[in-house]
Amino acid sequence: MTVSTFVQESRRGELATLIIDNALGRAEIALFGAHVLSFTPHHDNRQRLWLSPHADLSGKKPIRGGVPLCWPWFSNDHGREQGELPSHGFLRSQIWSLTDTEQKDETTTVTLTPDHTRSDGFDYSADVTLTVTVGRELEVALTTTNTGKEAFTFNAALHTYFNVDNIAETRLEGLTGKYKDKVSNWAEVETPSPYTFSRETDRIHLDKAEQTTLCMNAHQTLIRHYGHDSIVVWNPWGSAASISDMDAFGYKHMLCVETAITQGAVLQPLDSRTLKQIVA
Ligand SMILES: O=P(O)(O)OC[C@H]1O[C@H](O)[C@H](O)[C@@H](O)[C@@H]1O
Repeated sequence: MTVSTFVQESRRGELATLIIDNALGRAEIALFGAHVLSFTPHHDNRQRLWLSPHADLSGKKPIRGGVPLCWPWFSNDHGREQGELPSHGFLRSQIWSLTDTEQKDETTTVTLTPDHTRSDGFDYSADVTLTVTVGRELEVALTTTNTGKEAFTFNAALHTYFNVDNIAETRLEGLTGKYKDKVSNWAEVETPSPYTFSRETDRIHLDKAEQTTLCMNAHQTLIRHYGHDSIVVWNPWGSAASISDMDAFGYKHMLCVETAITQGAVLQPLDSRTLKQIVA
């Protein structure tokens, strides 16, 4: 069904999706998780996002690939026992509603809102909206507003899976300083230069870089970050084999570069915070 000239309702697996296709680019968003599944600007027709060929598209578990939304905690930092609450929070596993579409110059923006923002592990009043703007670039912005009477603390991430031609020949530019290394018991380690990949990588960079670049042999993908306190870099490498919705070789073609709040953002009543990532 047509929502507007540039926005169509569609389906992928068992999921309802929106396809946005305008003069500058094309993207598909699943309403399950307000999850951006793909983005291809028309000027080079190159898919920027990686979606696992084994992603579960039944709406029963979070989608592996694209842009998962983590909120109101990151990973398992919810303060309870690991596994007691869903990894990365509860926005990525609920059905969102399309509340607005806007056409401006040649770009299209859709606004989505989740069904609920209060759940086990987060007992506060908050409004959350996601806007996705499709043009020559993809802009994804997650805004949290405290609508209650007390302050709360939250974490969040735009957990984007980028397509890379070959991870072993990919370089990440733009990060400096130390990172916290999850695969070395959270040791603080100096960011390598050049930043290349040859093993499992799971790092929280506290560098608030505003721009990072994925450099591949034939292309570059530019990633701009806003409203974050850290950037997470993840590639499971050999452990991809034990992830049910990836295969043993899936790690070769993806890298997560995540615009994140991992240090706990405090939001006072009526205040808002927007976490935004722009992909070019
Ligand atoms: O499997 P998921 O819950 O989607 O998490 C996938 C990955 O997300 C982040 O990048 C974390 O830093 C990783 O430790 C985690 O494995």
